[in-house]
Amino acid sequence: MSERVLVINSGSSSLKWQLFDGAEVAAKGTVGRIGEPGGDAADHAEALRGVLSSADLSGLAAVGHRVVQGGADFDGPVVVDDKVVEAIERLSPLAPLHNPANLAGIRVARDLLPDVPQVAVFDTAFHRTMPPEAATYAIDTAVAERYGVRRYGFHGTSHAYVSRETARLLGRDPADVNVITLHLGNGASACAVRGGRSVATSMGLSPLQGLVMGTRSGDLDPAVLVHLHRVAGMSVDELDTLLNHRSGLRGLAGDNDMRAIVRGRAAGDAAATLAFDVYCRRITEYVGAYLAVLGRLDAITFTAGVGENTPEVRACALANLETLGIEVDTERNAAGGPVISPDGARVTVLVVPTAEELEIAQQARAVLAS
Ligand SMILES: Nc1ncnc2c1ncn2[C@@H]1O[C@H](COP(=O)(O)OP(=O)(O)O)[C@@H](O)[C@H]1O
Ligand SMILES: CC(=O)OP(=O)(O)O
Ligand SMILES: [Mg+2]
Repeated sequence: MSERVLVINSGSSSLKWQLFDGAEVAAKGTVGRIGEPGGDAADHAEALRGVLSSADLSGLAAVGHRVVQGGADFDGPVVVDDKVVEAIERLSPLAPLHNPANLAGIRVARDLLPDVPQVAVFDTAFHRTMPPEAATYAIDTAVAERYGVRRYGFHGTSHAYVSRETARLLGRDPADVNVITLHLGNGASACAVRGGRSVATSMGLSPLQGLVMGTRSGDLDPAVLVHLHRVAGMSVDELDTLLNHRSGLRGLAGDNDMRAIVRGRAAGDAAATLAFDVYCRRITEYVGAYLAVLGRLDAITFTAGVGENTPEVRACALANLETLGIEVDTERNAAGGPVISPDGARVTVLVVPTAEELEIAQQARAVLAS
């Protein structure tokens, strides 16, 4: 079989793609601001047509698609057929920001590359190993079951890849390693991985729960919604927009990019400083919780845009945890890793670049070979 796989991460406003030859990236690109005036493409079809004309896609073994919400239906990658398309569509209400865009990419790729197998790789699949006590919300069981209300967790391909890389860098078998992975990108999530399996993660029913993100609130008291509805008269759509788009770093300091927050904090801006502190504090709380869940912790690994590039966040999130065996070495942290803890520390702290697209390519190949 050919080793060439095209990976598509189709988002609401962008289409990111990478063409793999084995583990090598032969070509890649981003079609941005889809559908916006002056954007790179009018819609996903035009975006993908552009990709097809800019890269040599002959002899493709597969197209691998990132799909964010796989619900309870999918615990691994699947070859896309009409039934799979239907299932992803059915799951859209559980990930309204992501699944419809993922599906648009799948539809267009099936149209334009009808002879190439399409494989869906789900963000949620890695977390299907979570035990019931981690996945269950303490609400009326009948309501939860009827409406699929439970924790699913996301960023699974990243947590899977990064936890495996962590074991490799430690020179140990993944089956023997306990690690907390911190995926800090636009969306952000923490995951407790025991022996290669997700046992807890901070995102929930949707990618809104858990850590503070670029534009999303992460955890808050659910009564906030009821309060704002009753007292401020906010509608469901207004609340959705508030928590998904006008919260997180942007809500606190007016900018969703961590680089701007770090600059503002260095210049003494009070809002940027508070946003930074709230962001880091939330990470600290999850690290403590997942240390307790895992019992024995070998490593903490930072990844994604913020995790890979922001030493200030790594230092702040793990400050004052020496009694737990967690320390960050200032020089190593500034140098960017991979290891940023001092020699001899009980817990190894690492920075590992994520490779969601490579992981998707490998999973696509694996499902076709099985
Ligand atoms: N060099 C950098 N320094 C600090 N933050 C960065 C840097 N590069 C990217 N980021 C942050 O990472 C975020 C994007 O992360 P990324 O993992 O690329 O997100 P996604 O894949 O979800 O779009 C940006 O919003 C920005 O805040
Ligand atoms: C699930 C999720 O939050 O994805 P992203 O970080 O790509 O927005
Ligand atoms: Mg991301």
